[in-house]
Amino acid sequence: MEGVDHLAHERNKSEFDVDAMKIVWAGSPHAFDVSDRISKLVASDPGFRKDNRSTLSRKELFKNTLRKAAYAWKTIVDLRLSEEEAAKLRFYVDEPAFTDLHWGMFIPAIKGQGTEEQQQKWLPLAYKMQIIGCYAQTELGHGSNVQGLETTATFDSQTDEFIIHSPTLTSSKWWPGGLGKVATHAIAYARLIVGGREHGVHGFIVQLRSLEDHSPLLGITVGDIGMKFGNGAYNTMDNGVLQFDHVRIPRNQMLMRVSQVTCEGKYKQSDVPRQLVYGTMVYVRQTIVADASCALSRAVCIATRYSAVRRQFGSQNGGPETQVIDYKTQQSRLFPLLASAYAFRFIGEWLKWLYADVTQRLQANDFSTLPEAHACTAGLKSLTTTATADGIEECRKLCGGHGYLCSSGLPELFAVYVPACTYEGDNTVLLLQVRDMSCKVSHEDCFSAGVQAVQQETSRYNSLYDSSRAFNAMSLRCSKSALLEAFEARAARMSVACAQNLSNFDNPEEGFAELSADLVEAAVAHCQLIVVSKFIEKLQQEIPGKGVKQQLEVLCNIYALFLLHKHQGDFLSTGCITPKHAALANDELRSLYSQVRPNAIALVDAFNYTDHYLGSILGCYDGNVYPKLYEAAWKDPLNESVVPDGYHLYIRPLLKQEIRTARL
Ligand SMILES: CCCCC/C=C\C/C=C\C/C=C\C/C=C\C/C=C\CC/C=C/C(=O)SCCNC(=O)CCNC(=O)[C@H](O)C(C)(C)COP(=O)(O)OP(=O)(O)OC[C@H]1O[C@@H](n2cnc3c(N)ncnc32)[C@H](O)[C@@H]1OP(=O)(O)O
Ligand SMILES: Cc1cc2nc3c(=O)[nH]c(=O)nc-3n(C[C@H](O)[C@H](O)[C@H](O)COP(=O)(O)OP(=O)(O)OC[C@H]3O[C@@H](n4cnc5c(N)ncnc54)[C@H](O)[C@@H]3O)c2cc1C
Repeated sequence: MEGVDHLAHERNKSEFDVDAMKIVWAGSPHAFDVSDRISKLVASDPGFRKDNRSTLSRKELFKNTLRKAAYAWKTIVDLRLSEEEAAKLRFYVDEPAFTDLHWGMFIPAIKGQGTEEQQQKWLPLAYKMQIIGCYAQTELGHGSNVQGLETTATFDSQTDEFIIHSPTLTSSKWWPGGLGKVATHAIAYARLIVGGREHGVHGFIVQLRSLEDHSPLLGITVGDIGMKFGNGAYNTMDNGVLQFDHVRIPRNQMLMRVSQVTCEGKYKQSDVPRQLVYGTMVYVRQTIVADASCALSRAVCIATRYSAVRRQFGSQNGGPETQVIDYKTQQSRLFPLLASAYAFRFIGEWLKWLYADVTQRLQANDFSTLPEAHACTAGLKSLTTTATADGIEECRKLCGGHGYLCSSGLPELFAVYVPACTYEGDNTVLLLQVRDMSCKVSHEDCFSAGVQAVQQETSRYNSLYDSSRAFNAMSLRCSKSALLEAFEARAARMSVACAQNLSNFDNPEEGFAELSADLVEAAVAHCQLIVVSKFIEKLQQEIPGKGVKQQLEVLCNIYALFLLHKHQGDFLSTGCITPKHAALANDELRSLYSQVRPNAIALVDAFNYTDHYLGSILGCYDGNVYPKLYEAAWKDPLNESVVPDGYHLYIRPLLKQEIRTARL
C-alpha cells in the first residue's frame, strides 16, 4: 500500500508538539532549518545514493566514495554553501571519507598548533582543497602511548631542514584515514631530535605525494592497510601505512606554536603547555560525543518504528496480534536507549560550549581550563561511544531476525560506528585520564596532601550521602535534586574509595596500575553524573512547545533511573541508596515507560531523519515494512539469475553423485 502511513495511528497518539521538539533536538530554529534543507537536498540527489554499498567490491566502493566526495565538493562550491551547511552535507552524505580527516583533523591541527605565519601559508590551500591532508600519529607499534612513538625528526642545521625517518618496522605510520590513497600532505607526529637531544613528540607538515601526478615523493612508501570490519561500512576510508626514509622538510614545517627550533638549532619552549600538541584530539573527541547522539538516535528510530509495526502473539478472537513495542521487556530495552539519545544530544551541546570556551581562552593564552576540557572530552567520549555501540547492537536485537539483514541498516551502522570506541583514544585508556575530574581525589592529591584530603572529601560527601537518604519514590518523581545527589554521592564515594586504597601503596604509580579497574569504574560514575546533571540543567531552561518539556522530563528520569537500576550495586555498596530505594526506582521506571509509550513514534520523528539518511527498510517513515523487504530481497544480485552461477560445477555434481569425477 504505497503512500499509506502505516504509523499514522501511532503519530495521532502523541501528546506533544513534535515540530517544537524537532527544534529542541536540532539546537535552534536556525540549526533546524539548515539541517532540514540539507538533508532533503542530499536525499533527493541520486548522486548521493548509498543503498548499494554492501554489494560493491572494495575497489568499486572506494572509487564511488571518491566520486561522491568530488560531487559533494562541487555541490558545496556550486551552491555556495556556508561552512555550517557544508558540514551538514558531509553528515547527511553519510559515508566515512578522507575529507573527514582533512576538515576534521588536518585543518584543526594547523589552526591549533601552527603559528600565525604557518596558518597563513597552509590554511588557504587546505580550505580550497588544493592540498589534502591527513593526521598521521598512530604507528604499527604504538597508538595509545603517544610518547612511545618511534618516528624521528632530526634537525639538520646545515640545511635548515628536518629529516623525517622511520627507524623500525613498528615505527611505520599505521591507521591514519585518508593516508592510504588520497592525502597529499600529513601532519606527521615524530620525536624531535635537535643537536643530539630528544624533545618529545611534535607535529610536522610533510608532503607525501606529488601535486602533479599523485606519485609518492622520494623516500615515502605509502599504501592502504586493507579491509576492515564489515562490508561497506568503514571500508570507504583509506586507512594507510606510511614509511619515511630520511625525508627532508624545511624547518618551518614543524608546527611551532608550542615550541620552536631556531635556525641555529636551539630548542625553545614557549609558555604554551606541551599538552597543546594533543589539542586536535580534544577537538575531535568533542565532535565524537556530538556524533554519538546521531548514531544512537538513528538506531533507536529504526528499532522504535519497527517495534510499532511488528506484531507477535496475543491475538484475541482473531484480532490483531500485540505490537512488540507494547511488551514491557521491549520497552525496558528500547526506551532507556531513546532517553540516552536525548541525553547525549544535550551533553554534546554542553561539550561544544565548553570547547568553544577553552578555545577562546587558549587564544588569549589562558590555559587554566585545558585539564578540565581534556578530562571531560576524554571521559565523555568514552562513555557515549561505548553506550552507543552497545545500543546499536541492542537495537539490532530488538528488531529480531530482520535486524540482521543489511537492508535494516543496523549491521552497517554498527560496523561503521564501533571503531569510535577505539579511535581518538581507546575508551579504557581515556577513562584513565578522567582522574582530574574525579572530585580532585587523584593519586597525586592523596600523596601530596596526605590522607587529610581524603578525609575532607569523605566528610563532604557524607553530608551528600545523608541527603540522598531522603530520596523516596515521591522525591524521585518530583525532585531532580534527590536523584542528582544520589549520583553525586555515588561518584564521590567511588573516588574516595579509590583514593583511600591508593594511599595504601608506597609507590603511587604502582597503586594507580593495581587499582586501574576501580579507577575506570569511578570515572564512568563521574561521567554519568555529568550527563545526568546537564540533562537536568537543560530542563531548567525555558523550553517552548506544548508538552515538550514534560516529555523531556520523562526521558531525563528514565535515563537517570535506568542507570541507577543498572548500577544499583555501586549505589547500594557505597550506601547512596537502600534496597528499598532501588525497588522504588524500578517501579518508577515501569510507570515512566508507560508514559513514553504513546509518544514513542513522535519522539523519534523529532530527529527529523529522512529515509535516505536512515538507510533502513525497518525504520522507513511510513512503516510499510513488509512489501519493501520483499521487493529488496528480489533486487539482491544473487537473485539476478534463478539458477545460480556454479550450479553446473558444484551443485549438480553433488546431486548426481558425480562429485569424485568433477573438477573442483
Ligand atoms: C566534501 C566536503 C565536506 C566538507 C566537510 C566539512 C566538514 C567536515 C568536518 C569535520 C568532520 C568532523 C569530525 C570528524 C573527524 C574525525 C573523526 C573520524 C574519524 C576518526 C579518525 C581517528 C583519528 C585518530 O584516532 S588520531 C589518533 C588518536 N590517538 C589517541 O587518541 C591516542 C590516545 N593517547 C593519548 O591521548 C595520550 O597519549 C594519553 C593516553 C592521554 C597519555 O598521554 P601522555 O603524554 O603519556 O601523557 P600523560 O603522562 O598520561 O599525561 C601528561 C599530562 O597531560 C595531560 N593530557 C594528556 N592528554 C591531554 C590532552 N589531550 N589535552 C590536555 N592535557 C592532556 C594528562 O592528563 C597529564 O596531566 P597531569 O600531568 O596533570 O596528570
Ligand atoms: C577506524 C580507525 C581509524 C583511525 N584513524 C586514525 C587516524 O586518522 N590517525 C591516527 O593517527 N590514528 C588513527 N587510528 C588509530 C587509533 O587512534 C588507535 O588505534 C587508538 O588510539 C588505540 O590505540 P592502539 O591501537 O595502540 O590500541 P592499544 O593501546 O594497543 O590497545 C589494545 C588494548 O590495550 C589496552 N591498553 C592500552 N594501554 C593501556 C593502559 N595504559 N592501561 C590499560 N589498558 C591499556 C586497551 O584498553 C586495549 O584493550 C584509527 C583507528 C581506527 C580503528
